[in-house]
Amino acid sequence: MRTPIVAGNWKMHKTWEEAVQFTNEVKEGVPTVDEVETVVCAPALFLKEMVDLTTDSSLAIGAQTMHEEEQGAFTGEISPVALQNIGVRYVIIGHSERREMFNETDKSVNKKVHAAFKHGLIPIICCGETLSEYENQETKEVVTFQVDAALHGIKREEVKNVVIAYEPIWAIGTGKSSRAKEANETCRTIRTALAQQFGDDVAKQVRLLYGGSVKPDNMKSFMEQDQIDGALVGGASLEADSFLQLVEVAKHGK
Ligand SMILES: O=C(CO)COP(=O)(O)O
Repeated sequence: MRTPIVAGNWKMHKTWEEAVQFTNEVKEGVPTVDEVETVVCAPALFLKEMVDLTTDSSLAIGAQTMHEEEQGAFTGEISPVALQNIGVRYVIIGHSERREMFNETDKSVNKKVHAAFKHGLIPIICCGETLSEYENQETKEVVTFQVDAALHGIKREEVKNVVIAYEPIWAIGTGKSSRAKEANETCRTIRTALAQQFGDDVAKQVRLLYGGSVKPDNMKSFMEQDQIDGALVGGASLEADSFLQLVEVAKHGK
């Protein structure tokens, strides 16, 4: 019922030549958008070129962050208007690295989600607990709070188009992925929180992704879970082969 999504988050990797090479290798190999939605969230510098290279492909291009204001004296920031203008479709909002290192808060995440919808961008909203919160068994409270805060004031008809990525911080880039069953239970908590705020009907439509050390060899275990609709992938999204393998698993994984 929910179309799976495989989204790559390149973070601060690749040169322009490497970005172009990857895009050319992958753009023919991805399935149609009703089978799997495929997204590559690249550094802002490469977005326009990658959008232009993929106009005839199902591969969608996303940004890794953006500012909540449309324009102004915000040196170094990226405007949602400019993203929409060049044809970017998705934007990651509130990645834990942005929260930890670049002062993003639940409040700014919420403003950015509003801005994304205002400018026709699909937000991929990240949530997830730290290692100490995990060890203290606070995961459910943390993700519920983050998701409620991120979606404050967002309309029901918009919420159904939101993508939420559950990324336990201790699993990012560590090679230690969450156990699929456990990640599924956390995603169930997120869906319950969505149902309480926006109703069952909306909650059922929202795509929930798992992120944190997803690789081609563990992707299937996540895709088999009833609450997990895809993955937000860092390291394993950098090589064309491995990205396409993840997509292939998503296509057959349910
Ligand atoms: O942060 C992530 C995706 O946003 C996950 O990164 P890794 O897949 O490299 O663990």
